[in-house]
Amino acid sequence: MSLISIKINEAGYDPGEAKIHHLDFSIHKGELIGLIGANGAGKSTTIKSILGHIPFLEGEILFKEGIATAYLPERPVFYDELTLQEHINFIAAVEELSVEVLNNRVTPLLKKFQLTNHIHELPGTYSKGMQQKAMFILALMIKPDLLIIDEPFMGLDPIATKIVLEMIMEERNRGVGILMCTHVLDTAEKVCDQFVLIDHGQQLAYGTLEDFRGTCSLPGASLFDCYHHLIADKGHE
Ligand SMILES: Nc1ncnc2c1ncn2[C@@H]1O[C@H](COP(=O)(O)OP(=O)(O)OP(=O)(O)O)[C@@H](O)[C@H]1O
Repeated sequence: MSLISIKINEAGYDPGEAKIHHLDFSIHKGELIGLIGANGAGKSTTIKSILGHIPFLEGEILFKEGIATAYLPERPVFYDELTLQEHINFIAAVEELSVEVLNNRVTPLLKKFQLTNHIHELPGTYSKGMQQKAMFILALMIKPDLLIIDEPFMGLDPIATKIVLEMIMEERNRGVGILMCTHVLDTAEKVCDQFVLIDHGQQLAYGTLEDFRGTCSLPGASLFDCYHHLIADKGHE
């Protein structure tokens, strides 16, 4: 059984103005799905639809009962007045995590992301990469079953990109289902199990890179080449 099944017929911000017209895919345990598409194609709107942030939705988003879902937005969001420690304490209180569980989960994450010495600072004053890492810590604290990540590599240097990528792979290996929206196709090609290609709010393709190669009749082609082939086929490039 999938962790989440997504069937969207129409979704949008205003009635009668659908930005998403057809989407149908699911995410299983330990599966990393790459959500790819051009600027304005509808990736963030898809994520917002899944999270219930879109006012108009016709379709069905089915979550497996009892799963914990974490969302990492494209732009990190923090409370201006709270230090990282206070953010951690706040989430721990809301999620009713014991001090022991908290320490077991958070201490290694802080160490891994080299934020231990910055825990009493305001995350709003961190660099972009540090903010992204802090968001990961806050998201992973709850040990999610499903992780939804919008553009995780934006603004990260190669070292931070590697750390974030390793973190994503570790979570996947732990059995977490992950939906990752990204423009970084060479990275997506290396790590994602399947891809959903969105174009003008429609699901143009859903499958593995091998499926895409078959559809395009391009054996051995890169995700980048398949992407352009599939989009050009629709006359949208
Ligand atoms: N808050 C909003 N209100 C109305 N329309 C919106 C809103 N946010 C996005 N849109 C529109 O919805 C469509 C899809 O945008 P979306 O942000 O989902 O694209 P995207 O694939 O995430 O693009 P990018 O790669 O640039 O982030 C676009 O036509 C965009 O103008």
